Amino acid sequence: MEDVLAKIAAHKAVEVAEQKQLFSVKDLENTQWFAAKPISIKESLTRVGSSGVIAEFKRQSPSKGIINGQASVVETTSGYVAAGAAALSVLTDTQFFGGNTADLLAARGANQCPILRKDFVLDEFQILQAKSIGADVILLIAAMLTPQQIKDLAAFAASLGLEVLLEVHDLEELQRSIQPHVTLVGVNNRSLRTFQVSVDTSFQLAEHIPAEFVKVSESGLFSDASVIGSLRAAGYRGFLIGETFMKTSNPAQACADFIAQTR
Ligand SMILES: O=P(O)(O)OC[C@@H](O)[C@@H](O)c1c[nH]c2ccccc12
Repeated sequence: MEDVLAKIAAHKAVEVAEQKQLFSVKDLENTQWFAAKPISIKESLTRVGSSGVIAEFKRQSPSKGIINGQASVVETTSGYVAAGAAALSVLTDTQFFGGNTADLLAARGANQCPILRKDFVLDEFQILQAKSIGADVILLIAAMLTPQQIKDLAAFAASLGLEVLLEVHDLEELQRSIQPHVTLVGVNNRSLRTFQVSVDTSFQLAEHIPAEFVKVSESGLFSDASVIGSLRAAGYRGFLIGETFMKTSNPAQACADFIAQTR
């Protein structure tokens, strides 16, 4: 496992153990959103005319530091949806990304679209928690999980009606991690080792992702119609974008501009 990710995963394991002391499974199951029917991101991304944009609310990151300390989660996420985003992604990790579960709850209350809980999932408890705050999709990062963990966590999410985005960085991760309970495969263009971004990663892996999985290209994307057009031609239906929007003073407008320029 890469350095940053190893550090994040170690911290996350401690955090989850603490959370388990504070909240029981019953507490999570007794929430308003736990009973709600999830909204399908697969449907949203594959609908004819979908922008394919999964617009992310992200205040900070280990690679960039503070990206946006001001933006309101409700204003930004509802602005993204009004701009035509197909889905939302909300960071809920506090230590490294400055997010929290309250952000996702607020986004949920304000929007009727699929929402990805962006966090470092290593335990079923986090999946129950994702459902309890109204998330529709969870992320499983191949680089920090064994194939058995991915299989078990994906099956557990599916049993709750949640969809699973499996994130990979290279062919080896893809081939060892792909599981039938996964719905979408996300290719992260950002190397976790060097933080370097290369969209070639998405182009190289496209043909290796079986057709039944919705392909998502993640990170380092900006409004370059020729690149987005080529990704679409390579089969990508989802474009996960954070920084390009969040680094501006009006993320929703940046999202609208991206959609207009890459249509
Ligand atoms: O801000 P960007 O470069 O548009 O990237 C968004 C998203 O892909 C990135 O935030 C991300 C991809 N995988 C992750 C895993 C955990 C935290 C964050 C991420």
